[in-house]
Amino acid sequence: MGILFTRIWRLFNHQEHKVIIVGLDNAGKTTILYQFVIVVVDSTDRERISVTREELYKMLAHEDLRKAGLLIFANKQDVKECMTVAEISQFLKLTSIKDHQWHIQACCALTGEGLCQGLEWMMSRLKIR
Ligand SMILES: Nc1nc2c(ncn2[C@@H]2O[C@H](COP(=O)(O)OP(=O)(O)OP(=O)(O)O)[C@@H](O)[C@H]2O)c(=O)[nH]1
Repeated sequence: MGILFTRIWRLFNHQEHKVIIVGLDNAGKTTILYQFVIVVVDSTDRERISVTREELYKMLAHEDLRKAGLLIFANKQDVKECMTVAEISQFLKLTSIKDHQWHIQACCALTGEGLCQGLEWMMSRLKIR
């Protein structure tokens, strides 16, 4: 894989922060990236949550992601009538995931609320390994 460019929007103080993974070929970018798989769920999209579930389990079965931690952002929590974290957890059958560490975090990407907590979970996971 060539240069990987991952953008994480943090809108604290209305600033955008970017995470960029760059390195020469064979440096280990993909291996580092595969330590985490971040899934973003649109909490307002009840109709397609089953598609997310299918894709999630296909992805977790992939050999390259065997050791990956799973961070799920339940985004758009600012929208009235959105699915709660509990509902999404149930739809995605998260408690059945035994072979990956996982965490679901409510967030609103527009304001940045919840993003920091999700990233803190990722960091704490690295520390205890
Ligand atoms: N209300 C609300 N809208 C959001 C939130 N996050 C993103 N949006 C809106 O949802 C739409 C899609 O957001 P994007 O960040 O472009 O989503 P994406 O996953 O990159 O979309 P693709 O490029 O189509 O894959 C935009 O209109 C955003 O403004 C949120 O937390 N709350």
